[in-house]
Amino acid sequence: MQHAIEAKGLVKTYGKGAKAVRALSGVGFAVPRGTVFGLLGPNGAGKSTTTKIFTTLSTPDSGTAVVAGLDVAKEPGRVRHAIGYVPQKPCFDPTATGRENLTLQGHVYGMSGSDIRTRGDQLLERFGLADAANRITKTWSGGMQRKLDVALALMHRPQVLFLDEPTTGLDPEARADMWAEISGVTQADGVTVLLTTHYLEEADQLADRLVIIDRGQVVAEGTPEELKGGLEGDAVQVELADPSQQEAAHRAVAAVRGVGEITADGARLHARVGNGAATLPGLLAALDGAGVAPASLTVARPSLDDVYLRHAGRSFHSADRAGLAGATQTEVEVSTAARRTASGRQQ
Ligand SMILES: Nc1ncnc2c1ncn2[C@@H]1O[C@H](COP(=O)(O)OP(=O)(O)OP(=O)(O)O)[C@@H](O)[C@H]1O
Repeated sequence: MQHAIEAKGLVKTYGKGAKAVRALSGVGFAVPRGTVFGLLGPNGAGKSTTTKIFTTLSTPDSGTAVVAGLDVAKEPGRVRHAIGYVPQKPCFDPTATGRENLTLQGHVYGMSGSDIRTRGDQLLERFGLADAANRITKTWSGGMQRKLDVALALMHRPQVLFLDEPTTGLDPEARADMWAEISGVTQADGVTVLLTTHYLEEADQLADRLVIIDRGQVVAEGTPEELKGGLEGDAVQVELADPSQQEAAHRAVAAVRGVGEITADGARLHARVGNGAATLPGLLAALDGAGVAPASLTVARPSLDDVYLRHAGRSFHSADRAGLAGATQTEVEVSTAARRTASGRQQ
């Protein structure tokens, strides 16, 4: 099967000498046609650099990038006509109306006047922007502006759409709205979407397949279910009230029956356990016995965060996780009273 997007051994270094930054160290993956493919990773992982290479905005030091059957290095002009690109920063003219922006985009791609009108109306309608079409876009809401960015990228009917962190800065409602639009792009138009994101939940919800990228390398690849299914048991996270107690907490948790691999990350300990609910009392008792006071303790089904933790050896920065308390997580906040109960049981 011919893939819509293929990367092989992409290497990219910015700058030279002591100031050189290795952004990509041999990135490779393949994206089936008509799917949403997620490129997931924390800040600075190399997601935008990968996207810029595919969209002809940057060239790799080595490796190949193929989009819609076209080698990006050999046929950049044809690639630009085959793709749509929504960069991280808005790309519309804020002093023009929505319709004017779409019309300009159509002219840039050499579309006919009648096609521009038909396609523009179709996209305005589809993205729920028709009522605002003749208003200056700087007066639009953030969510409407982001939808216009996507509509602009789709104006010339590309085969492949690149979305670079499309929901950053949007409120939860606008983000959910955008997720529905992104799913619709593959379902209604058959367009292949490469989505870069540092929101774990976004990749989980939208991507048919994804790669997790860390420090310029692919560390895991599969469907969200495959990746999470590769982790057995539940994930336990202990947040310490006093980070200096990390070693004592590590020893106490490691001694509890049923606890698997443990990873320390600042004031947090992450552990894999066979059955979270059954292990919880023993964990609390062990921590209490070691004189460690947890600020919180959570038990959750495996998430992509745990997949990342397993492969990268560290967790996403807490800022990347803010606001991502998703449907997959069943958090068990442990109150002081519960800790006392556990302590009682131990005695
Ligand atoms: N023009 C540049 N000059 C120098 N270094 C750069 C440049 N662009 C990116 N980098 C560096 O390359 C690495 C990868 O950056 P990149 O923007 O691809 O990551 P990212 O995963 O998209 O991050 P973010 O989510 O923050 O956008 C980072 O260390 C970054 O600082």
